[in-house]
Amino acid sequence: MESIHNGTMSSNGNAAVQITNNDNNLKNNSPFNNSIWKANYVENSQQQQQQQQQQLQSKDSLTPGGVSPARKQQGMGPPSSIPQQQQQQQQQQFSFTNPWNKNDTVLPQQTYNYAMDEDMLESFKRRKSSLVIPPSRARAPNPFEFNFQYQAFPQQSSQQGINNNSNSNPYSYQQYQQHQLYNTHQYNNPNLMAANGNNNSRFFNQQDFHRRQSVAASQFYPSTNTSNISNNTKSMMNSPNSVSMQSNNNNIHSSNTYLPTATPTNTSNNNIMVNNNNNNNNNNNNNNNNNYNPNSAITASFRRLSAYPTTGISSTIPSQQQLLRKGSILEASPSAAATAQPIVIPTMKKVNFKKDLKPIINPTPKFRRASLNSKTISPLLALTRNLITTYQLCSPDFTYKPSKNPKRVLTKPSEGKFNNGFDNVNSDYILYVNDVLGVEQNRKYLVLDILGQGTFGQVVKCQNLMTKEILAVKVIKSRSEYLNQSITEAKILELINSKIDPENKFHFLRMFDSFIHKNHLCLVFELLSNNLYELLKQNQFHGLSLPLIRLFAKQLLESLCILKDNKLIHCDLKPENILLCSPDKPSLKIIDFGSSCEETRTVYTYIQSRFYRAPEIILGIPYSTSIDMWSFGCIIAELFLGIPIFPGASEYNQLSRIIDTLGYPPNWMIDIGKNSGKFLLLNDDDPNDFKNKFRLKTIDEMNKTIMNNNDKNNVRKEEPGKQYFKWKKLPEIIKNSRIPKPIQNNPKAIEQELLNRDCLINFLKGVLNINPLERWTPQQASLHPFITQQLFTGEWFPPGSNINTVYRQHHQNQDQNQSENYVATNQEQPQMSGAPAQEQAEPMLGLSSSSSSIISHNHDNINIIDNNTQGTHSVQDGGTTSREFNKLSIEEQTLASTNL
Ligand SMILES: Nc1ncnc2c1ncn2[C@@H]1O[C@H](COP(=O)(O)OP(=O)(O)OP(=O)(O)O)[C@@H](O)[C@H]1O
Repeated sequence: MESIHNGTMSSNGNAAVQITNNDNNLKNNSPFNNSIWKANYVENSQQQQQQQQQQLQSKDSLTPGGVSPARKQQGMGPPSSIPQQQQQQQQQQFSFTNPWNKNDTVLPQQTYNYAMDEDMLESFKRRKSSLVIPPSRARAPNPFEFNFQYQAFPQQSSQQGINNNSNSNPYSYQQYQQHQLYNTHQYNNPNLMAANGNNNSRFFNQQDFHRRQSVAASQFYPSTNTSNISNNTKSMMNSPNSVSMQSNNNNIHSSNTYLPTATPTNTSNNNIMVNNNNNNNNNNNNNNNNNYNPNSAITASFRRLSAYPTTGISSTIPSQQQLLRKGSILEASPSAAATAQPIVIPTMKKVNFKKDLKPIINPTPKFRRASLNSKTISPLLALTRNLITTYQLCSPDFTYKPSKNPKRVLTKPSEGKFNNGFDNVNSDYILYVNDVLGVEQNRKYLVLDILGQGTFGQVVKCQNLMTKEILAVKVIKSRSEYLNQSITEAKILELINSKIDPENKFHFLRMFDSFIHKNHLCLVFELLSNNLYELLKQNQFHGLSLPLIRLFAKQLLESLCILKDNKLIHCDLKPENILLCSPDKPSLKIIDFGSSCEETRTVYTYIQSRFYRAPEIILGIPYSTSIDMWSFGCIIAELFLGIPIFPGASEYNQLSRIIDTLGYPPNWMIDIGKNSGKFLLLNDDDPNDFKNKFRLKTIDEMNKTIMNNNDKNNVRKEEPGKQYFKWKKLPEIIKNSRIPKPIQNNPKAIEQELLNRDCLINFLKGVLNINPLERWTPQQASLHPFITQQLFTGEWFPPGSNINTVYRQHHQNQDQNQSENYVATNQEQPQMSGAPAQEQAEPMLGLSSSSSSIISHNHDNINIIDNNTQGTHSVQDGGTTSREFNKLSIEEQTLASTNL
């Protein structure tokens, strides 16, 4: 049976706290849905506890013996059967009050049926919360303010019998006593007295008498020795002579040339020290001593009033020995003498400057909080980092166990639909914080948080319960198509980790483990940091600096070289799949091999995320590792621009953006592309113009084709794409991109930046070559001056490339040769087992150059073929169009360029 996390409150699920009661059964009734921060916490909670219990019981009755979804969602197990009467009893024992603000005390009056006046109720509430505020945590009163609320207190208390601990309110006493202290301080400070218009005659009225009571603070705190102090306290409250320095002493005021070294931080100081002046030290001492109550002095532990800071003043506070004076009545009393020790008369401090007479103003923050060692800490710390301590101070019953934290759901949607309610409608496993994945002893992973979500499943941050290592676990959807593809991902990663890059040098994600949990394949990876998309987002979609881009590009090219050498295609390179190893270092790793394949087994035709999709994939021609180089080029351009260079809203829009920026694909590609007819038409204007043999369909033509071939109600129409850049051609887009702020006023730096941009343009032209046969390989790109930082002279051709071919792209003969080459190298590839049947049956080649007539003469035919040959591989079009860079407008680009 799952443990029941009642009485547990959480603000975020990660760091929750638990208030427990000694009675275990009570745990079943505590309201963890209530926020601890709500002032009416207890009030609501007691009602809600009952309601919730009833609700859950009724829901649970629908799922006999099991845990209802409502309970599971709240991290609860099956309901326990506590008799209602017992529950109510327990609920009354359990309460929580806001300890810091008297006004926020939240127990409702109607909860208590006792006949109580306000003070009694107040003290009762505080006892209920087990909260006795020690002096060091009391609120600091304003020494210049007298609150009349306290005037009546001593009489009232004495009538009620303040020695009755159960009815006393320590907090009120404390406040009252503090006011006394301040008054005492005030009377002994002639400056303050003058300021307040006090005169001696007023000292003796009844109210002032009470206010002038100068007793050890501890006597009002029953928390230490309540039985002993009660009588003393009572007598002192009522006796006009008790410990009253002011009552018999005008000389005090002559002490204005001396100030006691003790500050008013200590009530005991006030009792004794203020009367010590040079002129009549002894007399005053005697007077005071006559009024001194030995019992109280001995039994009371002289606590400091915490209204004052505890640091830096300890030397000024007299010890208990100091307070037991020589020649006092203590000496005459044998019992007192037994414990009494000689008193050292406190030293006095000479007043040399006017500033020495300045009152010491309480520097303690108004809403301070206490830590366990009675040091004051800020409210922020008390309610965040020290929250557990704060609760412990509030209630001794409070305990905290992270394992009992409520389970915060991480998966959306979180409603169970499949797999016995474990999976949601998308076949994603419904993950909770503190779930444990895996069952084997050293392969159990505690779920901590969600890291990301993708087509194949969710990635969560986990801790290996045995090794305590923090890792990332990818929980694959339970559907077979995702499972099969993810097995391939695991196999490829295993191959890379163990054979291709055993020394972990080439920036590939490391996989540590894999297991099945509730029908879900779980892949355990090393934990990485932000992905590059998140990095750009953090940078407000402003491009990164060229040196940083270079660092990233170098590492990516190293990885791509290894992949090419091993004939592996990643097939889904994008900023989201490139992760920083740690947030503060520019080292990165490539993740997500879920779409990867061997170059000799290119089964799927619908691959790559749209923005990073190579033209050969859009056109539907066989592909190779060069599609990764295309994605790489898109990523580098995006890192520079801050937003994707080809943010296509549809495949057609993607192709049209590519054509706008880089020109038309060579004829041979269109000729053999299975999808060419979808997006392109023969250019009828001049059949002999081989250079412009094809043209992109217009939006209207696209929509007509779409309407002819699809359900008219269920079709997404093409619309003119949003223009993100003012310029269309690659060199212009790069050149006119925003100049980074730090160098905007530095002409030399701008000049250098523009030279670097020329180099980048040349680099991007090479890797974003539409023609996959001429596109640079990663090995070639690694030698470019943009990477090597060698001098860039304006032109660069990779070693071994045929310069002539670069300039003869659209020549018919060239097309013919390249088409034949391409067909030959990619023909009759073996099909991967488990691939979709239609894909296996379909030859990888589409239209040969001779079949291009089909495009011009029979569009419908082509479209039928296209419809049939759509791969069933994961659809990667979703999601990315709504990315946040959409917020950026073309105006920014315009602005940036005018800055140049
Ligand atoms: N090892 C890791 N460490 C930290 N975060 C990770 C890790 N692996 C993945 N992520 C995060 O999870 C997100 C999704 O991961 P991944 O791309 O592997 O899932 P997917 O389902 O294959 O996604 P896609 O839709 O791209 O195919 C990543 O973008 C990344 O932010």
